[in-house]
Amino acid sequence: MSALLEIEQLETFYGPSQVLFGISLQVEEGQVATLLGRNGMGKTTTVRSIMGLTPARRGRIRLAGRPIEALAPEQIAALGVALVPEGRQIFPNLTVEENLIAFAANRNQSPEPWTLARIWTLFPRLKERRNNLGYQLSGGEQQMLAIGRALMTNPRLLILDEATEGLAPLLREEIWRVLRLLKENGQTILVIDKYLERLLPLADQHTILERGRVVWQGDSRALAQRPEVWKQYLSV
Ligand SMILES: Nc1ncnc2c1ncn2[C@@H]1O[C@H](COP(=O)(O)OP(=O)(O)OP(=O)(O)O)[C@@H](O)[C@H]1O
Repeated sequence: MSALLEIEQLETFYGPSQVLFGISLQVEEGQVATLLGRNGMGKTTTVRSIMGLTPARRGRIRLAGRPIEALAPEQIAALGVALVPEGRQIFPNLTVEENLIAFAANRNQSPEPWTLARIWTLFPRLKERRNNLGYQLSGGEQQMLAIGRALMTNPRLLILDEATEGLAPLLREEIWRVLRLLKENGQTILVIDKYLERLLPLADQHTILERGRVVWQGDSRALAQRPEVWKQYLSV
């Protein structure tokens, strides 16, 4: 396996204030990797740097070996990185179907690209709501739509930032079910979430951030055996 995403010594600032201090991590093709850490530790900023939204000031970010740290967000998206952002950000005045086709593309040259029909199978609830406007959807439906919209770009790398945030338990389970299916399909995923008990069986690799630095990295087995690491860096 080769790394689809490689981040090396990433340093990111908001104006004069430095938030990331040399983050390094890799996501292998077909794997699910997590970014963990308490609030404000730099997870979203790492994702914003990958997407070019808050560009890296120093360090390297490569997608399939190609440096992307100096590219614009739309170029990075066109190379096949799709973000389901915190707060979803679907188009409120477009229908479910219009949201899904807005950025549809086959960016990973998949022989079986995502189609509306496949999205309806994955999220039957969205099919029922296909003609509703974005703002008419519940929080859970909006989250499904945000994931569906990202999938319709056929991303090489799918990034989810707090996809289960604010959802009722049953809806959270629905999101985990979908992530498991996507993984079985070979989708490479970087996920930020706080439900460690769901992430351990799902994910292959974990990176824990603390004040903009990597404080622990390893696989699910190693993390499962280190409750003191959870306690130190993940409990609130
Ligand atoms: N636009 C901004 N301007 C200045 N500082 C910011 C900005 N956005 C975030 N920060 C700061 O950067 C640090 C990292 O924030 P970030 O959002 O990356 O953390 P996080 O781990 O994703 O946490 P959360 O789960 O709360 O989003 C925090 O100290 C935060 O206050």
